Amino acid sequence: MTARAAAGELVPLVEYRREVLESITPLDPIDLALLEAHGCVLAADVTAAGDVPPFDNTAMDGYAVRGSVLEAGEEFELVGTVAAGAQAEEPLGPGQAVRIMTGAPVPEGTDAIVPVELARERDGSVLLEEAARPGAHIRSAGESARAGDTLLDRGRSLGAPDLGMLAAVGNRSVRVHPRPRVVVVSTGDELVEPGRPLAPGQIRDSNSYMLTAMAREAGAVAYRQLFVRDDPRALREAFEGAFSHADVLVTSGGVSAGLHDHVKGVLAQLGDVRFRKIGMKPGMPQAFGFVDRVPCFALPGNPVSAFVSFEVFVRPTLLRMQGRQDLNRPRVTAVFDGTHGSPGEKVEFVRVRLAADEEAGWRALPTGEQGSGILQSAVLADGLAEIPADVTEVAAGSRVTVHVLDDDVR
Ligand SMILES: Nc1nc2c(c(=O)[nH]1)N[C@H]1C(S)=C(S)[C@@H](COP(=O)(O)OP(=O)(O)OC[C@H]3O[C@@H](n4cnc5c(N)ncnc54)[C@H](O)[C@@H]3O)O[C@H]1N2
Ligand code: MOO
Repeated sequence: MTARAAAGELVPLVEYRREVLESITPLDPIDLALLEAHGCVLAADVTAAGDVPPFDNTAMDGYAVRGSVLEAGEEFELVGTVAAGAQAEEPLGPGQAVRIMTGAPVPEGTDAIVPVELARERDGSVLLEEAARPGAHIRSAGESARAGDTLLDRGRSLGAPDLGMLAAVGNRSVRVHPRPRVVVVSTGDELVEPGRPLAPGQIRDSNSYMLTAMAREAGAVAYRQLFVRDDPRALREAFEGAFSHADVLVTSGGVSAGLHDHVKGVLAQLGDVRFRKIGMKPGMPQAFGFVDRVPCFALPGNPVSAFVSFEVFVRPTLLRMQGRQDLNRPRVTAVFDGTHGSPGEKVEFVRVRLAADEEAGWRALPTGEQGSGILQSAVLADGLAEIPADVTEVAAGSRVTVHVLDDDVR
């Protein structure tokens, strides 16, 4: 066996990603209170139980008038006042009017609402200062939605107006796919908490902050667990603890070939988790699988490797668990503004900054050195240029596909 074969051939990125995503299903739907459901995906169509608005009402503060002639100078007998929230008044008789406030029920028999600015009160009556159009400013029952109408389709992500509509038709809760609970655990003997002094050989645990934030950006409820030492027993305890409240486990570190890289071994003992080398850079060593029904991602420890791995595998997983169909970032084609040597055999993700360009559409500027420990180049990036596995030289001016990370870049 060659050393290469012993090390394991690289699994093509698309194959691995497909395998991961095909194993993921949306979380079972639950009923959530309206504000809890904000941003969640609807698991069932929503129909209106009643009309919205439920009764004819006025769109203006003014007068409800009844009369066959609605010309300027016409005079009506003023017989009362209807406020919003009041019961509908007695029906109006011919030649009668009531004061009426926006949103108040329109009395039966009303021919038009005359805004207060276009009428004048005098000695118990109201005079029109301008002609009124029959039906003016009356909002009819059901004009926004009729009982039985489908208001919101299954699969839709609930935005603010959707929640308003749900409330308007009387729903206190709504059936949605919940947000996955993600537990993020960094591993490594070298890690310390930010704010603590560094002893020789130590670094700060930055991955868990980044990954927890990324999970939240992907719509998950994410918890950062304190990092764990490279010790099989400590790792096992930490992971078992996480499974009590996780729909997904994400770890970083401990998946390569070092003597202390125990994460993959411990996860493989707990469940069906496999370690693979993927044809991608950064992010070659990966472990993925299930412990019970919980998907587990053991990402490589290098900060940019963890960042890119999350983008490519974990983010779409979290979206699918939330019932989303579109799992991909928006993509643009851009002109590469620099030169870059790529390893071949692996799809490479180059951190770039996108700039709008009248001629080229988009230009993609690499954000600096692309080492997998150089997180600052991810800080400066708003896109990842995907360099195919068979490309070894990206020449200035060549066209590249960029995954857009920043919602503001469109
Ligand atoms: N002989 C080999 N060595 C390595 C290989 C290989 O195939 N053969 N793969 C390399 C690649 S590629 C990567 S990526 C890394 C992955 O390493 P691990 O997942 O085992 O991670 P560690 O060794 O624990 O750490 C790598 C690197 O990242 C730093 N790190 C770890 N955790 C954190 C954290 N929470 N916050 C910030 N930085 C972190 C750690 O200090 C190391 O510098 O393996 C290569 N080696
Ligand atoms: O794959 Mo490692 O992620 O290149 O640094």
